[in-house]
Amino acid sequence: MEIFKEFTFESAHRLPHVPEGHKCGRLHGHSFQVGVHIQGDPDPHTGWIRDFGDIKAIFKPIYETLDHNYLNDIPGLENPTSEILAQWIWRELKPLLPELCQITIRETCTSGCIYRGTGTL
Ligand SMILES: Nc1nc2c(c(=O)[nH]1)N=C([C@H](O)[C@H](O)COP(=O)(O)OP(=O)(O)OP(=O)(O)O)CN2
Ligand SMILES: [Zn+2]
Repeated sequence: MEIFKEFTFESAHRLPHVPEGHKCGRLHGHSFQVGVHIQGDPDPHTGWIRDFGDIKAIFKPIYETLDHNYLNDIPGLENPTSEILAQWIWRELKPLLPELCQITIRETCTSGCIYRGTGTL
């Protein structure tokens, strides 16, 4: 079984490697939405895989690093595409939350990324 907790943070970014004139090369911002998914079996007594509150507490330092910040200034996010952001969050979170099985990023209402821990940065 899988459960998830969703977070929204506001950040600015620009994509430094887009072609000349591409709109995403300019400084702009998003209300990024992140989904943190974990997998496991519900505990027979509590009935849950893990308290949603635990996920929130574990994600908090990462949230605070990202929220109301310029993503390009964060080490590892110099080129903050959705794909790189998803992998960065995975790398930060997986050691703290071993049951992590998926990160979803929504950059806009129509664009996003799903990462399940394969591939490399
Ligand atoms: N594969 C990726 N493509 C793009 C990324 C990305 O991270 N990965 N990022 C951007 C920009 O950051 C942009 O802000 C979002 O792109 P886009 O979906 O084109 O935004 P729009 O608001 O124009 O969406 P529409 O629904 O088409 O109006 C670009 N590409
Ligand atoms: Zn953008």
